[in-house]
Amino acid sequence: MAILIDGKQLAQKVNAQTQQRAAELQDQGITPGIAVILVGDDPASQIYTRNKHRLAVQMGLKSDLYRFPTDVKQATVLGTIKELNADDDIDAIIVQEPLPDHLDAVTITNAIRPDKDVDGLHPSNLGKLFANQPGHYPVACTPRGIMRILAHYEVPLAGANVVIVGRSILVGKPLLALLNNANATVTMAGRHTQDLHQLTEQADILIVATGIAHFIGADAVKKGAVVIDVGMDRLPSGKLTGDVDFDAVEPLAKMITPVPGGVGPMTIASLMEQTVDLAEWRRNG
Ligand SMILES: NC(=O)C1=CN([C@@H]2O[C@H](COP(=O)(O)OP(=O)(O)OC[C@H]3O[C@@H](n4cnc5c(N)ncnc54)[C@H](OP(=O)(O)O)[C@@H]3O)[C@@H](O)[C@H]2O)C=CC1
Ligand SMILES: Nc1nc(=O)c2c([nH]1)NC[C@@H]1CN(c3ccc(C(=O)N[C@@H](CCC(=O)O)C(=O)O)cc3)C=[N+]21
Repeated sequence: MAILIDGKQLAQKVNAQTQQRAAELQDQGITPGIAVILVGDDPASQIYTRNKHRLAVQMGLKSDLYRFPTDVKQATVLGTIKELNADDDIDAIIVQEPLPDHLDAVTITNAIRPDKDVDGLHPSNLGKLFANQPGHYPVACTPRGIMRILAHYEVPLAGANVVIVGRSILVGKPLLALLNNANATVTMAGRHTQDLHQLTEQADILIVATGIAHFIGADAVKKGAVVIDVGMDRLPSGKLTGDVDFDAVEPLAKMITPVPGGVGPMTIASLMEQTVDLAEWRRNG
């Protein structure tokens, strides 16, 4: 029987601290503000957008949604970012991924002011992270939430063999840097990886972010591994599930995150926390 990582409960703890900090800012006349740009109708983005708006409002943050159809023009998105960059009431800007193919994600990401880049995707923020620089800069919220989970559950990182399956700029790559900065030995796998199972079987900590429902079964996991499931997938029945076959893997694992209730709530908690961070940093340096 694995220890079930309760992301929901940990998120509530983080959210209570964030709410307290937001209230203190409000006493100074500052309401931290977040703006979300959502293009099209990616299902995982819709869950995320809905949940974070609900929580932001609950915490007394300003939360604005800019929703565009799939065929929106690049110039329209860039124009919105320009306005939000200049808007003093907005501390955090998110452009939901994935973007449709006709939009240039790199140009769009690079247009966000680095000090409002709450997803930590701007090259200046990513560069600082990879260089392990000290100081204040935003880091992608899902990786930040996962690091918080590992710290809370006292999972040793120095010298641990970590395998990350998935190498997106939003999840895999920043996680690689964070774990490497924490002295773990990190391997990142993708579609071109040869003999994936032979790699994942070695992992003390296995982190999966592929977007493929139940991609990881019991045969891919070492006994006693810590398993972190980032996936937000749908079964044909419509039920929300992860990239890990939970029922098969749970008996083997030392600890495991469920979907829902694992990484997802911690992503949102990290987003709220980092929005308040950005509001403080932008005013106080
Ligand atoms: N819980 C949360 O808070 C969050 C959940 N998500 C969810 O996590 C999942 C992944 O999202 P995201 O990181 O944006 O993913 P992307 O879709 O951007 O990337 C998927 C990654 O998986 C890899 N991959 C795909 N197929 C295979 C395969 N057969 N073998 C090995 N690797 C493979 C790809 O490899 P390659 O690079 O070689 O093509 C790619 O790096 C989605 O379900 C998303 O909804 C995302 C963000 C936050
Ligand atoms: N720029 C950008 N940044 C992201 O961080 C980002 C993104 N784009 N695009 C989409 C993915 C997906 N994602 C989720 C985060 C939390 C839940 C979440 O709250 N999950 C709950 C689901 C609960 C429910 O069913 O409502 C849970 O796992 O318990 C879901 C999905 C962030 N992403």
